[in-house]
Amino acid sequence: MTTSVDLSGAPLLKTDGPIATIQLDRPRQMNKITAADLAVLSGHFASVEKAGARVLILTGEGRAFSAGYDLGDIAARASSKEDVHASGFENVVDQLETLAIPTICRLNGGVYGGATDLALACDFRIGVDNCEMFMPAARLGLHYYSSGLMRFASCLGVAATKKLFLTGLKLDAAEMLRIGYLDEAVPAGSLDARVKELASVLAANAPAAMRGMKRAINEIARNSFDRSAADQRYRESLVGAELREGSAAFAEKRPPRFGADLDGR
Ligand SMILES: CC(C)(COP(=O)([O-])OP(=O)(O)OC[C@H]1O[C@@H](n2cnc3c(N)ncnc32)[C@H](O)[C@@H]1OP(=O)(O)O)[C@@H](O)C(=O)NCCC(=O)NCCSC(=O)C[C@@H](O)C[N+](C)(C)C
Repeated sequence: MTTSVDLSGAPLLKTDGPIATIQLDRPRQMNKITAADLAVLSGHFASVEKAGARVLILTGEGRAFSAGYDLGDIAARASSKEDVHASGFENVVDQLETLAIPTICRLNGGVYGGATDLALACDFRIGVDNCEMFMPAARLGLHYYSSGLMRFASCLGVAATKKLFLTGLKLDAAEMLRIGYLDEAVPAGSLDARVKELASVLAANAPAAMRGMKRAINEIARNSFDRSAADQRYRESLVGAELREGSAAFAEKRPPRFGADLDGR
């Protein structure tokens, strides 16, 4: 039996040299994320890594970044007592968090519910200065999943996480900056330039060094730090091709060329 899945409005993947961009594409429904979108997102994340992109930008089309997971699907599954866990949301967000390349969330507008988690799984968040966020779990009667709660508490601290999850209240861009959710809030007209500037910095840096340090930092945040593996990567980097290129570039007063993954760590 074949089942057809409606993929209209599914997330789009574009690449521009070393920079890949995934765009949520349901602007009329505030880029709500459906179960089918999750499968597409997961495939995009895997193909971005495979294709050797150096940076991933995640963004949305229209006036919101995303209104989170499809509330219609949550309601339908709750009525039929089907576990919404089966949608795979958690796995896709964890997949994004552990992607081997640096990731930037370009917050073109508001970010709500599970989308606040998706954005937080990126390494950086740059938003328009009129963006806003809320996490309505307590209003909906949803006990948020543990991996997500851990991500918020480790990135933003316990106090800000309690405020977000227990009140469900809306935060404006100034407060999002204050709690460390946003790295930067910029006027809409500067968003693309600023995101591109950061993406270019990351694309020019040493991929293996970034990959290893990102992994270590994520593990530290999750209390699963494999210190001996990180120490091993450190020792390898001291005699590695990336450090040779980086230090040669410094001596020769030129930008380093890390074009290929020199070390493959
Ligand atoms: C974003 C928003 C503030 C914008 O308000 P607006 O007044 O500017 O626009 P709107 O008219 O409300 O939205 C436009 C359309 O977008 C739809 N829409 C907006 N958010 C949606 C959503 N999350 N699911 C389904 N449809 C959603 C609206 O129903 C509407 O559809 P219609 O034109 O057919 O009436 C408002 O739409 C809103 O509150 N949306 C819901 C946000 C929300 O509660 N998100 C949390 C969803 S639950 C969640 O994400 C948790 C999830 O991760 C859990 N799990 C791990 C188990 C998977």
